[in-house]
Amino acid sequence: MATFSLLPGSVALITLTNPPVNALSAAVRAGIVQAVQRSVEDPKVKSVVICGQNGRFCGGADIREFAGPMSGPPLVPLIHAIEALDKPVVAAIEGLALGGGLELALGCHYRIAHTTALLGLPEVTLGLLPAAGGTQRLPRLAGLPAALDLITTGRHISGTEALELGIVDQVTDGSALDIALEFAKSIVGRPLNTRRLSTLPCRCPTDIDNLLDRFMVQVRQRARGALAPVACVGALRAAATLPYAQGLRKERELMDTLFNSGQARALQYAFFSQRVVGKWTLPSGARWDNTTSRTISTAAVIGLGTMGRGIAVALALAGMSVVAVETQEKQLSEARQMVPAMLQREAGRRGLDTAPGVISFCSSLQDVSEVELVIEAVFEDMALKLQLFRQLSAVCKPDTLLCSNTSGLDIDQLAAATQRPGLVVGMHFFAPAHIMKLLEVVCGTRSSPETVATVMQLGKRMGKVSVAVGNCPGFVGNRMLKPYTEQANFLLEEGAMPEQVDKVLEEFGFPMGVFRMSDLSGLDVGWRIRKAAGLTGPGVEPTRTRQGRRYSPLPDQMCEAGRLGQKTGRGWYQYDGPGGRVARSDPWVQTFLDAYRARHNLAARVIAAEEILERCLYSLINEGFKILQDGMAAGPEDIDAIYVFGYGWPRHRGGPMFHAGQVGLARVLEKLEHYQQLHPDVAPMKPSMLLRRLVAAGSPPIQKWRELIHRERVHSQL
Ligand SMILES: C[C@H](O)[C@H](C)C(=O)SCCNC(=O)CCNC(=O)[C@H](O)C(C)(C)COP(=O)([O-])OP(=O)([O-])OC[C@H]1O[C@@H](n2cnc3c(N)ncnc32)[C@H](O)[C@@H]1OP(=O)([O-])[O-]
Repeated sequence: MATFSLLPGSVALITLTNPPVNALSAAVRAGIVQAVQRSVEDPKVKSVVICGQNGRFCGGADIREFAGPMSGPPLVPLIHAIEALDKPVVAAIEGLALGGGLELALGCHYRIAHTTALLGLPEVTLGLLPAAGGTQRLPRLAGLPAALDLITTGRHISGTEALELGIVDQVTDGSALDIALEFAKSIVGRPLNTRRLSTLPCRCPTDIDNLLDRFMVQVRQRARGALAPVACVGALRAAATLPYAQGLRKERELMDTLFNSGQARALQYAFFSQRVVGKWTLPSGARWDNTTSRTISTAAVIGLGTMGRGIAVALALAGMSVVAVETQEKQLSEARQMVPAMLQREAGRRGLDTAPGVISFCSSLQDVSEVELVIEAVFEDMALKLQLFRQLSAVCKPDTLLCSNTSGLDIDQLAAATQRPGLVVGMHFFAPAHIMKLLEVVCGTRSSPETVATVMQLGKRMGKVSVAVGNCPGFVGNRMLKPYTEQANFLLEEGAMPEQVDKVLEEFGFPMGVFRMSDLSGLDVGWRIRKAAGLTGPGVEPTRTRQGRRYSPLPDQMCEAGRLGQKTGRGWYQYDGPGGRVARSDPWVQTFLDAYRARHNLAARVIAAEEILERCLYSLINEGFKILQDGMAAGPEDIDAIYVFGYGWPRHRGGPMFHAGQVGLARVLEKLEHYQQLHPDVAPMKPSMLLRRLVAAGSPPIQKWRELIHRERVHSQL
């Protein structure tokens, strides 16, 4: 809805009212059309101000409307009508003007914004492009280079930066609406022809083609198969080379290629998934909106290795007072050096002069007795962590929350080592912890709802996408990664090469294939876990089965050969020395694999890219269905948010579970059955019961799975 009010001084005020972000739903668009019409017809109206209710101008088109047939007045002619008015129209931008919201403001003759307002055209993050004239008006106002940057990245800028770019005419730290109302009165009768952006020439540097060609190369590299960024450059090329009307037609054409695309649906699903996971529920029925959380202001981090240092910085950036504890003198002094610089650097990157929180360093656990929350990030060893939890349980105040950054060890076992199992929970960060958005909140069977609520709230304050998951080996992310990496190793046994497998996964959209990722994180990480599990090590025969399941000793033998990845300069690839980053094929690996296959009488065969992709992804997806079946994740959105924000799953493919829905559950099931027949000793290929049930139920849309799974669980059919 949009309200019209005539204010003293002959200013018409049009207010968008559609909480929480005044999105341009059909009703809001209809309201604006009526209000503009009244402004035209009413002779008492001398100028117009458009603003948004609740201090938020407009969050753009209503994304929820994209799923169905579009209705109501279209946005493009609506904005043209505003631009064509012969009475000045001023946009009062408070809070945010994004997407269609900024396009609406670009149709106004003047824009006044609050210094901290968020402005931008983020349509590309939804698999779309600014289709209400944004690709044509923005370069005419801010110039082609700025428009290329803002539209192909979708990044948000502040009111202050928007002023620097010439997108807004004034900024204020006070009320943008009050300024706009006064300004609107002062400009009655001023000529408007130079304020109608669609009539102005595009502001371009001389060598347009060179700029656009160079930009297109960068965008294609960054896009990794995403369609929308490339289409955005196409629309901006039209803005730079065609008259406005033709450019607008081109914008429409390109939008039509994107609007119903699988990628657009995937990105809009990812947008809503990120919000659905915040609405957590526990098997006990406790929920995000019926459980109180504690506000935490003091915390401690135990263990200042790579993860601990990042976690301390992430907490301080959220305004916390942090006690950073490390018993190893060398590691403590290194942390004293590195952490303050990391904190300042990250604060600067977020536009902060100084970090809102503080970090103090010490080597004694006694110094954490007064904090409200402790996160341990010590070496991934159960005995060590159990001992630490016993100590913390004795040292800390009775209501202090004890959290573990373990990436897969049993939270219930840690809780049982304390006098406060209800206050124990997993907080699984991803490296680098102050950058990566994902936080897996691992709920033990005795973690209290208040503890979960408090940690989920803290995750939000840290700017994380926090996902509540159940306590099982590897939790969600790592549990699904296991069959994925196993399949990749099996494919090497059968004839593939690391480069070949990585190429397929990177063409799918992953920033790094499984073998390059393994070299980056270090092959010894998995080796240590496999040794601890008795799967390899002294006295364990390097055969290809373990506990009746197929097992590939390939990565163990790589480690035994000292090839731990980037850290040793040799892994599945070779690097320019230890710590090298650029991966190059290594003939040694070919020889090693040939010898391995000969030793195990394996005949190498040519493996198609399709088989590589299906075996790696479908084994991972199948494990996802088992996780939903076991109740370790509440819905597919949880799994997909984990993979998009923590494991590099390409956002324009929505996530593993969404991808399964797009491919077709029946096809995924058929393929799993096919590969299981070929590899009966590979248990992760055995289709999960839930997948079978969903296919039997006619493969309902993914938005229905969460409710279906819940219903089946209630009727204990799962
Ligand atoms: C023609 C034109 O060219 C094209 C085609 C377009 O215009 S395409 C659209 C372009 N616009 C966007 O890309 C902006 C998308 N939104 C955001 O980036 C953020 O929301 C935000 C604005 C920065 C606020 O963040 P927040 O952290 O304060 O709250 P929130 O939890 O995120 O959001 C609060 C609630 O509002 C819902 N919501 C937010 N923006 C929405 C939108 N544009 N449409 C529908 N719902 C929206 C959101 O799902 C959540 O719902 P629920 O979970 O409570 O039920």
